[in-house]
Amino acid sequence: MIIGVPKEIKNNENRVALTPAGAAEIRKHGHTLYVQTNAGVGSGFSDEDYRTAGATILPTIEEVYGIAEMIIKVKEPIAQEYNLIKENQLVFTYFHFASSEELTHAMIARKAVCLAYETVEKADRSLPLLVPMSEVAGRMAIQEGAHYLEKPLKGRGILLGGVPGVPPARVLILGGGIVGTQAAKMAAGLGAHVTIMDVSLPRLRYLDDIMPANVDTMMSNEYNIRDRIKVSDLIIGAVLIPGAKAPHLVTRDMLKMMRPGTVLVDVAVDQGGCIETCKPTTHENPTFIIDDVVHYCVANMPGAVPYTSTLALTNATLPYAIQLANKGWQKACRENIELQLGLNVVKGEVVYKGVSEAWNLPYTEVTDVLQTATV
Ligand SMILES: NC(=O)C1=CN([C@@H]2O[C@H](COP(=O)(O)OP(=O)(O)OC[C@H]3O[C@@H](n4cnc5c(N)ncnc54)[C@H](O)[C@@H]3O)[C@@H](O)[C@H]2O)C=CC1
Ligand SMILES: CC(=O)C(=O)O
Ligand SMILES: [Mg+2]
Repeated sequence: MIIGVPKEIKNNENRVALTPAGAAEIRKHGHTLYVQTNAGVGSGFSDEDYRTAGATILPTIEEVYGIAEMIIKVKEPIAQEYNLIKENQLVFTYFHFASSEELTHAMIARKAVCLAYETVEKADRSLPLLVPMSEVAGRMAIQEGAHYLEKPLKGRGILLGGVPGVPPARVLILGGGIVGTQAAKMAAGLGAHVTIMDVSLPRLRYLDDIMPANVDTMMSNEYNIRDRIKVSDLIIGAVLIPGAKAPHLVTRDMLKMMRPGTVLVDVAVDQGGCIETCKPTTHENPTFIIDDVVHYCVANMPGAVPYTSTLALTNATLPYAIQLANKGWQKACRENIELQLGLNVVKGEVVYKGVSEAWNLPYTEVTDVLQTATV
């Protein structure tokens, strides 16, 4: 198969979809690999590193999209990239369709095969291609939150861990999955008082068992959320309903109940956000303020720590990319249900329920497109 790796062009997105080690693996399986010049520089990999691994370097993004049967990238395509995507081209990346109607319609129109990292799912319901970036974003959420709690950045001016004789800050985490767990570990390690809310009792039981004494758990419901936001200094949005729009757990009216300088970090912004007033921001301009409450809503948080994120992401994606390259997408998706669940939009058809529901679009069973697929 002919595989292309473009350079990411989203704001401050420094990750790349394939390391030189991954490139060598792909070449070992007999595939042809084109990498756009400087695609890896943000993550510390030079064109020469990719050439040594057997890839051919192409000077422009147009050439990469033009030649490849499969594009492997990191972030969802942005407007500048829509028209580069060809009919029947397999695009393996994060899409987060439920948060962008425009992207959904663009990919339907391009008739591409869109296999989304974030909905590839294992039998135990875990999301193997989301986990590594959620680990990064969960840990980052606390360092960003601590930073924006500082007074010069319009925060409350409170130190997460407090000091002897002065109580620590209170951190509320909505969603105790991967992001929530990693955030709780970081916040607890710094000495903050942490509350994790989730709707899953088994998950709360597990967290209660493994977390240190300065972490408590609570059932997630509107009553409890309204109660806790009044006393929380830092609130982390970390809920997920896979492939679907995030529910708004913190509504506009609740901001008035918070203290001035409270910081909200809505990590779930890439699925539309679980805080109603969150709108996607960039690393260049990460925050905005409503009702004296600081909102941090960067949709590609791991892009700021590419030396960690690129390695963590490609550790997880490479085995799936190799299956797709070796077998072609139809055979690979027929034989591996995990990959099949990653199919979201295929040749103009929406084949993922959460996406069809988010935008009120007709839904086609994924098995229908797998049966009729000819390319
Ligand atoms: N902004 C960014 O750069 C990044 C964002 N993310 C996003 O972070 C979000 C969370 O991801 P993960 O932690 O991997 O998901 P996960 O599936 O591991 O955890 C989600 C948790 O939310 C819980 N939940 C569902 N409804 C809830 C409710 N009403 N109240 C409280 N909890 C509820 C679930 O029970 C589950 O434990 C996703 O939207 C993901 O895409 C992940 C990585 C980077
Ligand atoms: C998961 C995701 O959206 C990211 O890593 O940017
Ligand atoms: Mg994101």
